[in-house]
Amino acid sequence: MRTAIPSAIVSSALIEAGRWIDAQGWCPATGGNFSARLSDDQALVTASGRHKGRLTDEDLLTVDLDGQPLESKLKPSAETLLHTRLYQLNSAIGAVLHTHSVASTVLSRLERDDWLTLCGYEMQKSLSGNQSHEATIQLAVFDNTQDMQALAEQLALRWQQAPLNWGFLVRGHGLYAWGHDVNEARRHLEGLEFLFACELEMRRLRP
Ligand SMILES: CSCCC(=O)C(=O)COP(=O)(O)O
Ligand SMILES: [Zn+2]
Repeated sequence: MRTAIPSAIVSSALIEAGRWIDAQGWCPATGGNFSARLSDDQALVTASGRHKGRLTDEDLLTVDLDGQPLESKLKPSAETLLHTRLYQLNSAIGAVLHTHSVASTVLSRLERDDWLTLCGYEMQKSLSGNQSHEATIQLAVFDNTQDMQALAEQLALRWQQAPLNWGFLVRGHGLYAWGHDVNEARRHLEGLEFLFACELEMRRLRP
């Protein structure tokens, strides 16, 4: 059983993450959504349609792990079900950051396989559990759909084969990265974005 985290602490961590992500150019327009776990059965999530670089406390609401708002008139992110499914799938996940960078959008379209395979990059060590550039790591790639319930089911099915680590890509859409808390999710996001930029460059130079 997890000790509940005060909503104000979680909220300021997400607002600050949004400013940083926006400064990197990874959440243009109203793209992206963020969440953090508050307890075993609740999470704080961004409201739909807000600019994620200019969030305030009024842009965040509490949902249960079925994605239903609790005592709020705000509309949760259109992609809330992916966040809450991740919290259901792994009780150690404490924060989820979804971004729309150019690198994740383009690379996920170039990759035709269900997995993006990366090897040989020192930055792989920014991803928890990796000690060497020599490891081969794989990130799941899902086809994009507007049906979040269906995408959440696909995520759960893929997870059944083997639990996913660090994040996944949605083709032509962007990246979902997670961690034990907002800080670890930020590190995974930053490491993955660096790896995507390198991989794109490698594919450009050595098609
Ligand atoms: C212009 S972004 C399209 C929707 C999307 O993919 C996204 O990440 C933002 O949706 P939200 O409902 O969370 O604002
Ligand atoms: Zn999105």
